Amino acid sequence: MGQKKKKLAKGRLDKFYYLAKEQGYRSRAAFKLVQLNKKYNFLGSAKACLDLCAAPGGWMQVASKYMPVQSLIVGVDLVPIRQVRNCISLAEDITTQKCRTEIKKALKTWKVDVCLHDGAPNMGTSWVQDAYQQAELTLHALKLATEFLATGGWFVTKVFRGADYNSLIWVFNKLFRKVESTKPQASRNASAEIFVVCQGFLNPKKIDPKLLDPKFVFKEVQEGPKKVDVLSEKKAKRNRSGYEDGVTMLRKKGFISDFIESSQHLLDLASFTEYEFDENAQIFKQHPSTTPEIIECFRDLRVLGKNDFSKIIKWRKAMAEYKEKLDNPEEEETKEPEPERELTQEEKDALLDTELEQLKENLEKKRRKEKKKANEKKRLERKRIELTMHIPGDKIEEGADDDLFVMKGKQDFQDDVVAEHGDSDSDDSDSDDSEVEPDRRTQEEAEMDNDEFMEQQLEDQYKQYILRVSNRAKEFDVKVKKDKLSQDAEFDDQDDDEMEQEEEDHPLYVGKAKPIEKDADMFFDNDLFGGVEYRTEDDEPSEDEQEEEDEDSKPIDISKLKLQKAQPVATKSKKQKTTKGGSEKGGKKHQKMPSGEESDDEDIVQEMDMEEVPMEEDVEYSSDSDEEIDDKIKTKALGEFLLRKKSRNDLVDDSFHRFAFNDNRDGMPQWFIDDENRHHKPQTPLTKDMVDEIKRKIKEIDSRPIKKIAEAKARKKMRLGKKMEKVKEKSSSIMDNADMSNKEKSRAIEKLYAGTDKKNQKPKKIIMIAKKSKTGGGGTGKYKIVDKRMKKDLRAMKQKQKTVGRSAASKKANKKK
Ligand SMILES: C[S@@+](CC[C@H](N)C(=O)[O-])C[C@H]1O[C@@H](n2cnc3c(N)ncnc32)[C@H](O)[C@@H]1O
Repeated sequence: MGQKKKKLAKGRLDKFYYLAKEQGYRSRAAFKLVQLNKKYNFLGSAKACLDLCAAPGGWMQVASKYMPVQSLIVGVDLVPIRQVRNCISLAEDITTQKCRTEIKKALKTWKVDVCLHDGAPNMGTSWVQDAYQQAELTLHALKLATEFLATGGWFVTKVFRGADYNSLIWVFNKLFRKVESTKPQASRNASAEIFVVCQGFLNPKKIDPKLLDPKFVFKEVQEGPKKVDVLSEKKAKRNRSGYEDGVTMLRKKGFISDFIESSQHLLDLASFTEYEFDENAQIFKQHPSTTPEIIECFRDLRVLGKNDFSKIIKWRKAMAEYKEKLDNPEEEETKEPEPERELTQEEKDALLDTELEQLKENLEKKRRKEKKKANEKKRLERKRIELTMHIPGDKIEEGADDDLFVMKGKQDFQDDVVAEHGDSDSDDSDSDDSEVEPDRRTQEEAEMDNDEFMEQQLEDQYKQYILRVSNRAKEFDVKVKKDKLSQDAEFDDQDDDEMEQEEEDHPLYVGKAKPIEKDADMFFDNDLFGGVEYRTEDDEPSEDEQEEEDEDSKPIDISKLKLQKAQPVATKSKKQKTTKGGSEKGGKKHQKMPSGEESDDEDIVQEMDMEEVPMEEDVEYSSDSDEEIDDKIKTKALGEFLLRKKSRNDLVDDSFHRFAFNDNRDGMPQWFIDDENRHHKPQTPLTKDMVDEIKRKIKEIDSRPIKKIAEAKARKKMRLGKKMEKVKEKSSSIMDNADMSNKEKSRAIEKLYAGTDKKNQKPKKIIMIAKKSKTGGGGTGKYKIVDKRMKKDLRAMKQKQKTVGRSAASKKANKKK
């Protein structure tokens, strides 16, 4: 027994339980509010919230997370609530007056925008009792809500789908503009709870107290029509829950005995709201098939689901038979089985006809079913190609996939299997069993379900497909590596040959156009390739060439050629290569230029008709690969999403969906699992514009100079500015000088400006210190050579000048004192 209980409790630990643990929510119920808020978004703009029956505080945590910062949240519960950040908690019974005063104290003069209620009274007495208590508690919560809600506010409450459900909805409709019932995913299907979201509190000046009185609402509603005008201001609204037009009565009761005897019991089920076990129906009540669930179902037909109705209908059928039995007990007993009589020929024919008809009908049905299935498969195939596995330009693949979903004849399939295994059994079958074997096969065939057959074929073909794709990826990798090594992606004939060979070896190879010599000739005729030789397989290299190739078997490539153009690197041989077929063609000249030799460069340069340029150092810049740049962009974009609260929340929310933990794919075919893995992920909300914008920004940042350089430039500019100001001042004083002639003035000003222009300044002499005493430097050269002694003397002199200046200044200061 204890074990059973444990198992039950474990069963309750679903994904929301673990999610709540992971995200630090105090209860799994928190996700109910998260999902309700996601649907209606009542927390986003609320400034104050009252959470009734809030312990342990899961909803309060959600409210504090989703409401704007510094909003007021008050939580009330019978049991004390552990402090939630930025929330006030009260330990009160929401049905009491004291609770009202405490809430008033906490809210001060505020009115709340949202009132939440997730109360659950102590359950366990009986279903009816529990449901009633829940409804009563909800009404109490509503009473508090009407007191503290601001006009237009929201009331979100949990309600049980019981007998009083409709009454509650009726009351809500009186007080709110819009009332909707919903069941969030986090709420277990097995639970009878449902959440009612009431929006737009009408806030009438006076509310009839009866409207919020459980005794009145739940009792009166069942007993008869409401006569009171519950709202002093508003006219009573028409009930929205689907009752007959014009009927103010909320309940329509029928009797079970009538229901069982009725010939239109289905219509009755639709028109009545409940059935009572009247006196005549007591025999049915005692029947073993009449479970408490059935009795409960009859209490309120409006809240029943499809399953409940089917149960009721089955129960009615059983009861009708039971009644029949009770009414005619003798008939039942005395009834003897009729002796079987011989059928006449006509009767036999008729029987055969009907059987044939039946068979035909069955066949037709089967055919239609198969056609429908085939159509469905085709549709799936098309979708599959659109969505995933289709690789653009991969014609072979498409062709190969065509038969993936085409149903092979079963015989073909069987043949394949036999051919594949090719075991000795097949030989045996030719012997004595040869006549029995086909029968056995057809029997097996018949047994093989179409679906299974398809699944098996699909699985096999999918494996082949995956193999092909991975092979192609490997080939591609190999090619890229080769290209990188030889840096000869375009002109590496050898690689091309290899690729060709590989392609030809490949099982998917379907044939290729003949070598494109003509096109290649035309291409290499371009002057750009002056010196590059294009050679086909058939061209025999000359002896010299052979020698060179032995040394450096790598064919020359255009990128190297360009590099060598920029470097004064000599070739070993100056010989021009002969062109294809021995004849010399316009630009098809080839120069082998292995690096390392430095002779005869000029000649070569001349021969190659190239311009000599100064040697440049081969600097390698490590730049990000495309993938790294993509990653950078994605990371940056996601970072931007995370900066804003709404987009951040959306991003987080999007990662929780009903497929997030959908790991139970046992028994699913591999292609399905792969497909799921590929597509059941939230799409990153990155648009092309965003990516472009980020790329632009990154480029902008990259092109900016580094900080130090920018600072140095700014300093330089500033200094120059100051200098210019000084020069301007001086030049104006020169201009004002009456003693100078115009010519002198202009010369003086010219001199002044020349000082600011660094280019025109005389370069300063660079002082070099000679190791040994060496005088006689100076002069007009760039360098002034001094010896160590002179250097020391110079420094000492400078030092002395400084101290003299300082001592003179201090003497002056002392004098002043
Ligand atoms: C399902 S829990 C609420 C869970 C809560 N919404 C959360 O997310 O953590 C129901 C709560 O209703 C409280 N409750 C039941 N009757 C109450 C009453 N009359 N006054 C105040 N709280 C009550 C219970 O103490 C219980 O903590």
